[in-house]
Amino acid sequence: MTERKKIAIIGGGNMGVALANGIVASGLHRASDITLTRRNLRSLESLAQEGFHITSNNEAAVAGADIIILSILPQQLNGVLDAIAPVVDPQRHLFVSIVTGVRVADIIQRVGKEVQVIRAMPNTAIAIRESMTCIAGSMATEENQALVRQIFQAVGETVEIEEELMTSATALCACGIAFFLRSIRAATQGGTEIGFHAGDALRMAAQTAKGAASLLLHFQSHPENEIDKVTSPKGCTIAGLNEMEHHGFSSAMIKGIKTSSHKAEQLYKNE
Ligand SMILES: NC(=O)C1=CN([C@@H]2O[C@H](COP(=O)(O)OP(=O)(O)OC[C@H]3O[C@@H](n4cnc5c(N)ncnc54)[C@H](OP(=O)(O)O)[C@@H]3O)[C@@H](O)[C@H]2O)C=CC1
Ligand SMILES: O=C(O)[C@@H]1CCC=N1
Repeated sequence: MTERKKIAIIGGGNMGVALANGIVASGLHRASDITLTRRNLRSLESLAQEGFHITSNNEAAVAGADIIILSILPQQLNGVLDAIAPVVDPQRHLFVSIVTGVRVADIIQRVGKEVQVIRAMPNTAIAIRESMTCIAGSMATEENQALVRQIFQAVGETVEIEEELMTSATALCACGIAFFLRSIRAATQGGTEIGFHAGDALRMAAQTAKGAASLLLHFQSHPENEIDKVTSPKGCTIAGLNEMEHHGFSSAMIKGIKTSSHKAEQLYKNE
């Protein structure tokens, strides 16, 4: 269905490049269907050799595309929208924004045209097509919602949410990658203190974390169900787990997620 659509990714940074590579790896589009933009093109040159189009000219990229994926920082958005607004055609263009903290209404207002906008919040696991992407855009047509779902489904899992929950999704799923990685790093440091070389400890901790997440997804069970299977009575797991809780393990994660959600809400307003 999306085979013939042309895509412009405005902002070929971490996420823009990972998304472009993921879409092509999934077979949904060819590299030649995708244009990536950024001001400094040097880091995109290898992509050009793979068949992607690269340019610093956002207006030209938009004019040549059907789907416009906004992948710039919140503080860079207004300048870009002002520049591309004259070439935006609401009959042709579908906007997909992964920009944190920016509402659909903000984009429509800045562009000054009734263009369709769908928000998506992927995470960096998009690079290996394992993203958890939250999508909001119920004002767009069913066809366009399906189109966007298809793109992000090609690079991981998707869930549709109300737009008002988008900054919460940012904290839980996008920032969440860093939270889980930090907990793996902490486990690695613990592992080193009890006898493993750092590299071995990291591999052991990462595979253990992957196993824990896979148990939940495979059995569709609650974490406490799986924890109950690990914690032998008077055993070593419950002793360690309770020690962590005495030091605020769950509380730290909850407070961090709330802080990130609040910050995500502020990013565009304070740009
Ligand atoms: N990183 C993450 O985990 C996630 C990020 N997001 C959101 O996605 C967006 C992108 O994040 P991320 O990829 O990490 O950020 P990056 O800073 O890596 O990418 C932003 C890119 O935009 C380019 N850019 C800046 N100004 C312009 C312009 N005027 N025209 C064209 N390109 C421009 C920059 O390149 P240059 O300076 O060369 O122009 C840069 O490559 C942000 O809004 C972020 O909040 C969403 C989910 C997860
Ligand atoms: O830290 C940030 O602001 C971006 C948005 C979500 C993940 N990274």
